[in-house]
Amino acid sequence: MRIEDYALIGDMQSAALVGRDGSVDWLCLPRFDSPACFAALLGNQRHGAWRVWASGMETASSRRYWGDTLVLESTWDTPTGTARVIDFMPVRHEHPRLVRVVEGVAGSVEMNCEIRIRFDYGRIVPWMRRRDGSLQAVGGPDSVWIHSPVHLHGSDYRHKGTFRVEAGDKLPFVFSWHPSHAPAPPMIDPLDELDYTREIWEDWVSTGTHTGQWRDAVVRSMITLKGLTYAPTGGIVAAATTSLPEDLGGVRNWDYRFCWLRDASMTLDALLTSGYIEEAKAWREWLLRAIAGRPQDLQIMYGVAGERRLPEMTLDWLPGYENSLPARIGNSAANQLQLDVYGEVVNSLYQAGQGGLHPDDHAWKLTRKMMDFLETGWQQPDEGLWEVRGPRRQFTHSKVMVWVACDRVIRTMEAQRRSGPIDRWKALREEIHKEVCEKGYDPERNTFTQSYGSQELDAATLLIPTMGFLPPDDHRVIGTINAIERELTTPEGFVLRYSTSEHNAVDGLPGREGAFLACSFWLAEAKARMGLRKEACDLFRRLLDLRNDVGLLSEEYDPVQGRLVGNFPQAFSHVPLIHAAQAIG
Ligand SMILES: OC[C@H]1O[C@H](O[C@H]2O[C@H](CO)[C@@H](O)[C@H](O)[C@H]2O)[C@H](O)[C@@H](O)[C@@H]1O
Repeated sequence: MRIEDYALIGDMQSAALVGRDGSVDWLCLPRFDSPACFAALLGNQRHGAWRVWASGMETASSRRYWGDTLVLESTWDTPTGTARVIDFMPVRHEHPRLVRVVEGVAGSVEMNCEIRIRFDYGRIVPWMRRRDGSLQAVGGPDSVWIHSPVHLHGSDYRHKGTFRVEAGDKLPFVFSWHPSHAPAPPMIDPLDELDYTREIWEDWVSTGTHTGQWRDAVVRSMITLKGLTYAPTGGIVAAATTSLPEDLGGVRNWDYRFCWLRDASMTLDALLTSGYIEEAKAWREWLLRAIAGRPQDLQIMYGVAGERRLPEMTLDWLPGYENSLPARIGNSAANQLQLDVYGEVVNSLYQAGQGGLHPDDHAWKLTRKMMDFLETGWQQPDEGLWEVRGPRRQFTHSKVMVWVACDRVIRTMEAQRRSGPIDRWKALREEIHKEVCEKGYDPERNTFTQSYGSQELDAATLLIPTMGFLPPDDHRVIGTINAIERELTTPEGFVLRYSTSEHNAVDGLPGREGAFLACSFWLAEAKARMGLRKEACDLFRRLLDLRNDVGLLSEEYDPVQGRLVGNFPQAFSHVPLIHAAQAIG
């Protein structure tokens, strides 16, 4: 399946990807970052998958989410009748579950169910037992129960059944996970859970404040962001997957099932602007727990519960998505220095205060500690927001974001009547501004550059007006936008984050990558801020057209192959979609 052939279902602790062919090819339990029990996404059916489909059909005839929910309905129109499969993960009480209800709509349809559970990312073939009319899979720490309304026959390390549904039939399959040492999970009423799950999502959406012409796209993005939230802690993962390639067949394959301070801060901001204050509160509490300690120990990402060690390793038994190797878990970017993160966090704490969250003394203490670090550390070279694996540099965007930290701490002091060395921080803000405008700007080409003294461009500088570093009508901002459009944009008009040509090789990696969707939305937003509404709208519409049939985006788009690439669905694409929609109005 192509990446755009997948839809997301989830329970705000983990998520599954369901293909158009009716196959669940990705599911990690009990958490987003747990080992997958279905990993066909990074290999094939032998690495674990659960397919439900109509005989004689390759893919479902159509599919959609039920209204403003994360309940997925796939319709199978066949010569003998129509059947639907409704897939969802019930909002979790104790045990994670995946429910698939096969419904007869018209006539009579022959359906199939085939399940191969493979724990530990496709590596462990479990023991299968039949107990009390259900199937149990056990392997190492994991156990799964499958309550099936039809007989599933075991052969060749999989279980399969063929059955018929008539109009009006409803056949629910329930898949429940539990630790293998613990008692079996109690049975649930799957149809009651379906009603409940639907209500939970609809209620959540109804508390938001989305209106206007982009309402549906914005709401689907909001639901996706909520689906990427780890409810027990308030952490937010960058995407539901690992190792979906940025370059098909290449090595740019990373694990995104962690909480990046940058991505999560931006997510929080998007949720706040749509009225979701509870999520903002949970995120602020997550942040205060996760990064407690010395400011110099701050990491740029953590596990969803605040874990600090995320060792990167490769899963050598997996063939990778379309042979894109290696398949990685963990992410060694966790140990990088990315100065922009300080600006993102201080900004998000400031925005949370502006958005109605009560001032918090711990949040203020944290802000002060970050400023203490920045006062001495801001001049260091770093890996920047693109997490380059090449040498550290004086990235312009990193310095702009340090300016943002200074600016927002000063504003917080003024808004909350906090005490601190405001004159020193004002002087620092001034100094950084001057340095960036001197060293990060090329007057000959009238553009900000990727790093001090470099000729290269960087789409992150599109954020300069958004962050308030310079106004949108400043000639240097206009020049930068023009330069990016001229030199860093694909013929289809989508934006690359930087050049990956051989002479640049800033990221230290072989191969190229697609257009970066976040940067393309930033261009649309920057144009809207410059008053170029029509151009902003045109670009925004073209970007919306890249969403798949159920409104989801990955990290990048390969314009040559016309395919979504990179991890999926990706918060860092859906957040700027929301911001661009708001800026365009
Ligand atoms: O492409 C190189 C880097 O890709 C990842 O980082 C990207 O994703 C992050 C999460 O969305 C985002 O915060 C960052 O800005 C992106 O560059 C990957 O995690 C890195 O390890 C990798 O070097």
